[in-house]
Amino acid sequence: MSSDSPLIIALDHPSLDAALCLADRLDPERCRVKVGKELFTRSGPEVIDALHGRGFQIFLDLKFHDIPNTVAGAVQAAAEQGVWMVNVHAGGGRRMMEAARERLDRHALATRLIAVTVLTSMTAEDLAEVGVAATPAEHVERLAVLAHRCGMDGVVCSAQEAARLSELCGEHFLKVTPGIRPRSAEHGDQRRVMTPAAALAAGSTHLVIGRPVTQADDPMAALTAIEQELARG
Ligand SMILES: O=C(O)c1cc(=O)[nH]c(=O)n1[C@@H]1O[C@H](COP(=O)(O)O)[C@@H](O)[C@H]1O
Repeated sequence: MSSDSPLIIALDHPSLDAALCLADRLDPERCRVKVGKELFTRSGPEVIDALHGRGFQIFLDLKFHDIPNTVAGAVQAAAEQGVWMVNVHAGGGRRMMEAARERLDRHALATRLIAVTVLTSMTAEDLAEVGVAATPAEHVERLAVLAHRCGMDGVVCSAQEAARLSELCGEHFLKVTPGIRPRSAEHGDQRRVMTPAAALAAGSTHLVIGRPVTQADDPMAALTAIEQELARG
């Protein structure tokens, strides 16, 4: 099954059962799902099979960041499980991203390969503390242009940077944007945030949404409200 929806729901749950409980309330024609570090570390590849069995396309968000050979092998392992999308950290550099791209191409694996630029939880102060003098917007641009040149299918960035990246890397270069917050939702640890409709208008191709849906009293109602906001533009 495949979905044309731009919505990717982050199943940041502490157990396989809890994740599947939510997945069973979602419609695979209305969203994709994201499996991240906590859920995958607890459940292993079993969660991938269980979600595929329910018809979901999966973004496996393990943010690989290691030497080129290690990342290429990890990306291949993810793709061979049939996931729709996988990510690496752009900060791993040119040779790492090129090795990952080459490995997927060599094995004719069609999984989308994207690179994380600057985490949406980070501000200019956070970057300065780790030795990056650029603003988040400047650093995202630098990493996205490098990722584009290395053959990535797109990047993870905040929606605040999406419009500029469309100019630099083209509309078809995927802009997968977490830090999505409906107007009344709490920001939590996210810093570079945008509402769903504003993010789509800015050029995000996919919206990653976790807590505003998964922690809602009625997750389906929260998802439907977001769909309605997007439909209104
Ligand atoms: O790669 C990601 O998915 C990611 C990158 C990033 O810069 N920021 C970010 O929040 N994420 C993920 O997106 C999801 C956002 O969840 P909420 O903040 O609950 O909506 C989490 O699963 C994060 O791990």
